[in-house]
Parts: sequence; C-alpha cells; structure tokens
Amino acid sequence: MGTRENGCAGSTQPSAAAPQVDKGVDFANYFCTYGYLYHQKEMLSDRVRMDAYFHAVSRNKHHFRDKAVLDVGTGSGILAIWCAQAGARKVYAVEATKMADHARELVKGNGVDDIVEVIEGSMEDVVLPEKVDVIISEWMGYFLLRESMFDSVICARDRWLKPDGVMYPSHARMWLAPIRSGLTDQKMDEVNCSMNDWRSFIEETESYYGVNMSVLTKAYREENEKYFLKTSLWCNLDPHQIIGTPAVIKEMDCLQATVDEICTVTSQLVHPINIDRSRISAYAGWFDVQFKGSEQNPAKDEVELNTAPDKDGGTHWGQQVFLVNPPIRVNEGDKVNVSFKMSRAKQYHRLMDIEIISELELSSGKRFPPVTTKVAIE
Ligand SMILES: C[S@@+](CC[C@H](N)C(=O)[O-])C[C@H]1O[C@@H](n2cnc3c(N)ncnc32)[C@H](O)[C@@H]1O
Repeated sequence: MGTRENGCAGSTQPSAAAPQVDKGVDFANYFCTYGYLYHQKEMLSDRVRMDAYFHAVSRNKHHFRDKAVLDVGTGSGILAIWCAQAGARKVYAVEATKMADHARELVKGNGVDDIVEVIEGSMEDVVLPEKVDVIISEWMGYFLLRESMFDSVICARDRWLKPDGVMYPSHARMWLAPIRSGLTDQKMDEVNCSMNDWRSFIEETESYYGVNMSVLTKAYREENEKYFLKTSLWCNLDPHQIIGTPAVIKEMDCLQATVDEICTVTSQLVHPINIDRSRISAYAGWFDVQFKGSEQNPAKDEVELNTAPDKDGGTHWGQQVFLVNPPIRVNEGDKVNVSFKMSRAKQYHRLMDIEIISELELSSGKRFPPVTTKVAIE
C-alpha cells in the first residue's frame, strides 16, 4: 500500500496495464446511466446486495465508530448514510455523476449532513484532507470485474487508506461452473432463423432491384453468430442447471489486489461432472465478496454477498452465461479440464473478452481434443 503504481491519475509510474481513457467517451458509455435515479433504484431494490452491505456495516460498528470513511462511487449515498449511522466521525462520499446532487439531498434529508460530505468528481481526481480508516464501495460489475470500477477503488486505497485501514468488502472471488441449458439450442435456432430470413432478402433484392447480395452472406452469418452465440447472456439460473463442481477462478484480498492482476485473469480449473447423460451447453460465471475486515482489524460478524445460482431468486448481477456450441456430451464421473482467460476488450477497457478451452476427460481416462469457446461480455 501507499504506492501509486496502479494507474491513478498523477501516478509517477503508470501501470502498463492501465488504459488511457478518454473521459468524455467514458462518461457517455459508462457513467451516464448512473446519473439516473431509476438505475440507482434498481441497485437499491436488490435485497441480497442491500442486506449484505447493511449487515456488514451495522454489525461491525467498531470499524466505523469515530472513524473517517471514504465511499468510492456513493451513487444515491446509501452506504455513506449507513456508515454515518454506524457512528463514523466523517464520511467522504465521492460520486462522478450528477447523482451527487441527489446524494447530498438524501444525506441532508436523513440528518447526517454534518458527517457525510458528498464530493462530485472522479475518484482519481479527488483530493481529501486526511487519510481514512475505512474504504467502502460497491464496485462489482457482472462477473465481478466488468465495468473495471475496482481500478478506481485500488487507486483510492493506495492514496487514501491508512496503513491499518479496512476495505468493505475485504475479499472477492470469481467462480465458474459447467451448466445445462436450452439456451444454446434456442440461440442456434435464432441464428438459423435469421439466416433463412437473409436468404429471402437476397432473393427479393435481386429480383426487385437487380443486385445480388450473396457475397455478404458470410459476414452476415458472422455478425449473427457474434450476437446470438458469442456474447454472454445474463441469467438467474436454477442451481439444478449446474452439472459439474464449481471452481474458483480468482480470489482477491482487496487490501493487496493490483490493477495489473485484474487486467488479465487466467486460471486452470477442473470440473468433475456429477450428472449422468447430460451436456455442457454453457459455462456460468458469478462472484461473491466477503466483509471480513483485515488481519489486524477483523470483523466481529463476517458477512458474505453471494451471486451464485439460487433457487430463491437472485441478484441484479445474475450470472453470466457463456454458450458452448456445439454442446459437449458428458456423464457422471467424467471431468472437464478448463483453461480460462479473461482480458479487457481492446476497444473499451470496461468490457471483457473470455476464452474457455475445455478438454473432456472420461472416467476411463480417455481425453478428447480441446474445444475453444470465445465470448464477449458486453
Ligand atoms: C454500482 S454503483 C453503487 C452506488 C452506491 N454506492 C450503492 O451502493 O448503491 C457505483 C457508483 O460509482 C460511481 N463511480 C464509478 N466509478 C467512479 C469513479 N472513478 N469516481 C467516482 N464515482 C464513480 C458510479 O457513477 C455509480 O454511481
């Protein structure tokens, strides 16, 4: 901690992985939606998310009492208000969008404006008058890292967290599991349907207007396959759809994590299959985060926020589903060896590209040639 090696503005040694982002483009593509109350309301209505943060703060008041807190990306101000209610001496609530005005109103309306100071600005540019004891932030995107907001939290931590400070959440994990789903067949049907429509379109265009469009057929198919099959899907899955043991792709201690290590995430996984006569038609990715405090300053009551498939519903994050086409036939006792890689999309650092190489190993020990699945998280 204390170094500025993670791509913060003003860093003396910017990380090679830290992107040079045009702020205007970033605002148009990313921040603008957070400026709307309807979007904040979606997050505020996610009971699993809300309960986790609320319990983490209210059951660990010793971390907050008389302390200085920084809320990175305060949005409506909800986390900052809870920190004040838990006894914080001062809460710096930083928000990049005009939602800061609403946050200020909400803070005042709830009588904690003597404690919570809402600062409109990008975390990377904000200067605080002191270092803080706690950094709280809800920075998680789909499959944990989409949105790349954790970069801003790392930047804040390296600049503003005291050496014995605590992160809320303190730890995070990414998970992957093979699943069965009708979605792969459904999306393949949609590609076929779209190609049938394209063929009629070609015939009509040639007969009415004398131009043969068929040289574009390959490009049209590729475009459709990218849209229907090679872009991840948002789902809240039923746990019964998981057909192999989930595996942890990555674990992070939020006090230690660096931007370099999250720019590209690679992992070798093994998923034992535990359902007979099934098909891996996709992989599902999700995350969990823990509020455990730190070694020096542990939580009294540890809380977890889990976005795994859940029969009682789920969260607004759901799971990201990566279709495997064609599906892989499996039986109980087989296992699938996976090489996983997630990197940031070249055109925009807040989106992700996924590569999953699956090698099926039968219970007899026979191995099949690896199959590669490439999917974008958009
Ligand atoms: C997922 S929302 C969470 C909002 C609120 N903390 C909550 O839990 O309901 C993330 C918020 O962080 C803000 N944000 C993201 N990156 C930021 C940055 N670098 N500086 C300031 N605000 C940022 C976004 O505009 C958005 O309002």
